Amino acid sequence: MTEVEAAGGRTIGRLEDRRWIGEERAAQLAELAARVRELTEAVVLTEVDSAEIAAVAEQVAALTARLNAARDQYPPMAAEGTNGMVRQLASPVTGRINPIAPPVTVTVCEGGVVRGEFTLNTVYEGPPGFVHGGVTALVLDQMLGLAAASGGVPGLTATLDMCYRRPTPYGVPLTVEARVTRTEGRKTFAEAHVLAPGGKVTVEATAMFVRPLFQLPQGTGASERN
Ligand SMILES: CCCCCCCCCCCCCCCC(=O)SCCNC(=O)CCNC(=O)[C@H](O)C(C)(C)COP(=O)(O)OP(=O)(O)OC[C@H]1O[C@@H](n2cnc3c(N)ncnc32)[C@H](O)[C@@H]1OP(=O)(O)O
Repeated sequence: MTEVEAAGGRTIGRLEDRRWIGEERAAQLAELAARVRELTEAVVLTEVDSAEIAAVAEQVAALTARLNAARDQYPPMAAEGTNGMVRQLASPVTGRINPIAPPVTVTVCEGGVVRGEFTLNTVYEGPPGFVHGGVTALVLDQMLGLAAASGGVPGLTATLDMCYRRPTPYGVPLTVEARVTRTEGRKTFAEAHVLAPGGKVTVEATAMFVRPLFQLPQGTGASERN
């Protein structure tokens, strides 16, 4: 079986071959994801007795089976948002249909700054009382990548450097800001930070994105490939 056949007639790397869904279905799935986020936190925090836990586990398994009655192999996409970028609805950071995404709400601002607003709950705890550093790295990587895509050359993360200034609190509104600092051919450099309420920077990051050769139009000359 070819890769295309395995993907139900679609190739997975090409956006035009993904399944595209409309606003109404995306909103409905976003509502479902929001309920599952609540469920996830309830699982982490519950103090109900063991018989109740077993009963709920059975019900959740039954709900999963209902959703799996008709399923795709790959996540769907949606048409361009107001910032002109294709929306990966199931992004683990910004995807509102993905229950593991906080999700981060993104705005592309004047001056090339890409701003994200989000709140992390107890599910994302790392050191007791604070957010896991890998989670803030995940958010920063995505925001740096979006800045590269909107203000530089879209690409894959080649390097990501983190600097944790102070612990990031959960349960409060957080802001992340990212911007491109320079581009060199296929490479885009960007910087970003997370702000806690009151404007204190908790984490800073810099990254380099490289546009992979398979993303360049066929026939691109050697001098343009660097
Ligand atoms: C267009 C794609 C879709 C984008 C759509 C946008 C959608 C909207 C945004 C979504 C935002 C998502 C944000 C999350 C982004 C991820 O999570 S990406 C996933 C994590 N990253 C990866 O998996 C990348 C894995 N690595 C690779 O695939 C390849 O190493 C790379 C990065 C594509 C580079 O491969 P390559 O093109 O063969 O690179 P190569 O020709 O060797 O080097 C090119 C240049 O880069 C430099 N370089 C390469 N790697 C490194 C490195 N690690 N350290 C230092 N320098 C390096 C080389 O030295 C060279 O420099 P020059 O000699 O030209 O000065």
